[in-house]
This record gives sequence, structure tokens and C-alpha cells, in this order.
Amino acid sequence: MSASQIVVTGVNKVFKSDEREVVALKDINLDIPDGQFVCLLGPSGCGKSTLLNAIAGFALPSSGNITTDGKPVTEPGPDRGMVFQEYALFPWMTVEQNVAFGLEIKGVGKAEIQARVTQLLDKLGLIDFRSRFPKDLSGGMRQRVAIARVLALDSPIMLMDEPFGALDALTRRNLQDELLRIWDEFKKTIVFVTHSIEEAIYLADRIVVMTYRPGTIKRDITVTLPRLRDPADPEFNALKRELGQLVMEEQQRHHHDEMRAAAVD
Ligand SMILES: Nc1ncnc2c1ncn2[C@@H]1O[C@H](COP(=O)(O)OP(=O)(O)OP(=O)(O)O)[C@@H](O)[C@H]1O
Repeated sequence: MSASQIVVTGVNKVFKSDEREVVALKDINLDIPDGQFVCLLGPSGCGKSTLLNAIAGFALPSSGNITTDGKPVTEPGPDRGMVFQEYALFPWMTVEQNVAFGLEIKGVGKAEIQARVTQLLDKLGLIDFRSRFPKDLSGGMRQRVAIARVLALDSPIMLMDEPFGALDALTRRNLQDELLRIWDEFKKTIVFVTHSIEEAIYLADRIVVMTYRPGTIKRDITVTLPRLRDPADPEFNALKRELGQLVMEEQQRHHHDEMRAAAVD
């Protein structure tokens, strides 16, 4: 068994269509230890979601290997919980039913489900909303429910694809703080996709910056600033400038690519 929880080795992903081939990931190697909070950062189209989906087992790599806790990833599994940007909640279920759903599928006993769900709703400030339906909740509350649902299953790994991208700035900061608290309390390994530089610095132990087509690892940066981090801190800002430069280079490559494609059309 590997000491690391997620190991990505020589991963490539090629999407083929009639007209063209897109190399979405090229020779990705990443070793994520148990309990680390990693952000995948980069502009649109650099393969962040493709890599996350490969770890989740939704869309396997064209070549290379991914293991979690030493076991090859061949399909989605209960050790990996996913939180998407669009709140993937069942609209016909209440908050409580949404959080309980995975446990029911697993065949957990009624009393235990009740106890676990109540405890989680309480911890996430959702207890007063337990009987509401998703449509009657704010975006931030819905995302709390999505997080509670993953926590209910007790997956050691949380995979998050721009989970706070659709939220206003204040709600986003609240949920970031909540996530840091959860991460600290539940000791999860988190892989979090974002294209926000500030979000990555605010949250992560480690920021993996990706390049635009083919998606490779451009820079792997360890963030040692103490939490809770202050975006006004000079060190925070220095890192923001450094990352801004790296991301901008990739954004420009994206832009050139689009201009070239438009010229060919
Ligand atoms: N199913 C698919 N078929 C063809 N090409 C795809 C498919 N999925 C992704 N791609 C291409 O692979 C590249 C990586 O896409 P991906 O969605 O992983 O990027 P991303 O960094 O997550 O971007 P975004 O922030 O916009 O989601 C892009 O160029 C995209 O067009």
C-alpha cells in the first residue's frame, strides 16, 4: 500500500473527434499525501476538470495510472466524494433526505442515518433548514448541503470542481472558511479546482498550476502561510503576483489559440 492517498502517474488524456484531437492532459505526475489540501489552478481549458474527473473515476485517462490508497482507480468509488459547481441535489428531496440518500443506498440502518444526518446538519448550520427543498435555499446553503452529503458518506477524499464559483464574494468567503474548518476537523484529502488565484492561496497547502493545451503541470507550489490567511498580507500578495504571472502566460496561449482557430475558419 502506498503511503500517499492519491498518486497520479504518467497520465495522458486525449479527446478525439472527427475533425481533431485535443490533448487535454499530458504526462501528469502528482503525489498527494493523505490529508493535503491541493488546488488545481489555471485558466479555462487547461484540463483541471479532466484531471479531477479522472481521479473521480468518471472519465478514465487514455494512458497512465491513478491510485487512491494504493488501489487503482477504475470507476467512481465511495472513497471519493465529489462536489460540483452546480449543486447536484435532488430537487424533489428535502435537505435531510438529500444528505441521507447516500447512506440509504449503502444500507445503513435508519437510526444510524438519523443520528449521523442530524449531527452533520447541526455542524453545517443546516438544522433549521432540514425540511426545506433545494429550490427554497440560497446558493450558499445548497452548496452546504452538497458538502454535507459528501461528508455523510465519510469519503476520505473530497474532489471539488469550482464549488464556490457561482456564489457572491461574501458567501464564497464564508464557505471557504467553513470548508477549512471541515477539512481540519474531518482530516480529508481535498483536490479543489479553481481559476481564482486568491481562492487557491486562501485555501491550499499546495497549488498546482496547469498549462493550457496540452494540460501539463507548470508549477507546483507549497503554501506555508499560516491560516486563516489574510489577503492583505504582503506575502499573500507576493504569491498572488507570482501566480498571476503564471496564469496570465497560459491565458495568453489560450487567446492565441482561439485567434488562430478563428483565422482558419
Ligand atoms: N468531452 C470532451 N470532448 C472533447 N474535448 C474535451 C472534452 N472535455 C474537455 N475537452 C477539452 O479538453 C480541454 C480541457 O478541458 P477541461 O474542462 O478539463 O478544462 P478546465 O481547465 O477544467 O476548464 P474550465 O475551467 O473551463 O472547466 C479543453 O480544451 C476542452 O475543450
